[in-house]
Amino acid sequence: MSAPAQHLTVLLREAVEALAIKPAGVYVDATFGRGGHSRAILERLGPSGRLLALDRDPRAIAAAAAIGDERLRVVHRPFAEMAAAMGEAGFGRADGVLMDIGVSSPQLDEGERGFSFRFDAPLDMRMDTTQGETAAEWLARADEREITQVVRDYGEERFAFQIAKKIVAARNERPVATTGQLAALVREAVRTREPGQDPATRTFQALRIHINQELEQLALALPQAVDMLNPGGRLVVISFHSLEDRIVKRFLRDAAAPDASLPKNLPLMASQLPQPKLRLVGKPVKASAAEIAANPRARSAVMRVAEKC
Ligand SMILES: C[S@@+](CC[C@H](N)C(=O)[O-])C[C@H]1O[C@@H](n2cnc3c(N)ncnc32)[C@H](O)[C@@H]1O
Repeated sequence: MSAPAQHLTVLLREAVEALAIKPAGVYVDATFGRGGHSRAILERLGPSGRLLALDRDPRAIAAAAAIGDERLRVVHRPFAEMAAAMGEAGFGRADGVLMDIGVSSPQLDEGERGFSFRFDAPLDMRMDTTQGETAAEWLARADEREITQVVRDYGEERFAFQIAKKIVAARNERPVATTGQLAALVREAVRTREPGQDPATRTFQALRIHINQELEQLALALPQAVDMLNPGGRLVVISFHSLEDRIVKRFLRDAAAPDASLPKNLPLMASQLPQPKLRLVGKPVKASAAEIAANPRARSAVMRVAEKC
């Protein structure tokens, strides 16, 4: 087992400032990770403030025990269940919700989690290691068409069909059970090389998104976050690739627009029109050059902020 890895929090100051923390407010950190954002939120909260933190990874939950702060409640739950978690915590409505989505550095850097082709390890890839199917189990049962679709849609991989064919042919000989085996098959199937990128990168991203249902989780969580905010409460979302950011961008745009589904010629007074749920705050924020130099994983981060009307 590799040594526990650290997580360098991305857009720490920017995200916590965007939450516009009120000392007596109630906040939700939907992706605790190693608690970088949670610690900074707690620093700004007064004695009556509250923070609910969620993570689906049991190792993140174990790490939270080190904080020991009675204003913090930590729950092992996927963020698609954040409304239920908030109800059970009895915290009422929230003044801010932060989602710093994707994987943490420990998930990528602890080889035995099976997220990375940099280590040869069992092909697991589950954020929540207490339940669900591993990537190896899925690759053992999915058909060629399903594998092609996942690798193409979630990895935006041109050679998805060739990769799926290789996997299916290889598993007839022996199960594709390790990160090393999968990476080798993908490298054989991908005929072109992108500078500075391992050919296995896109396929690993695709499988991770599929195994953890990352896009479905996000789509389920965003409306819950908005519904549980108090008026004036902030929603802050940091995403790390274009598939996630597209979902966030469209959701915020639609929630910030008056209801476009109504026919334009309806004789409604302005006060009768359905009001937007959110107001967009500022432009999308990216990490500074200095942050990217210190933490290259910040390069792809995009933070979007909105306020409940
Ligand atoms: C980028 S890290 C968050 C890092 C954190 N902000 C920090 O500063 O330490 C993302 C975390 O979100 C968790 N996560 C991802 N998807 C999740 C989901 N659907 N529900 C709950 N947690 C999730 C991962 O397990 C991971 O720990």
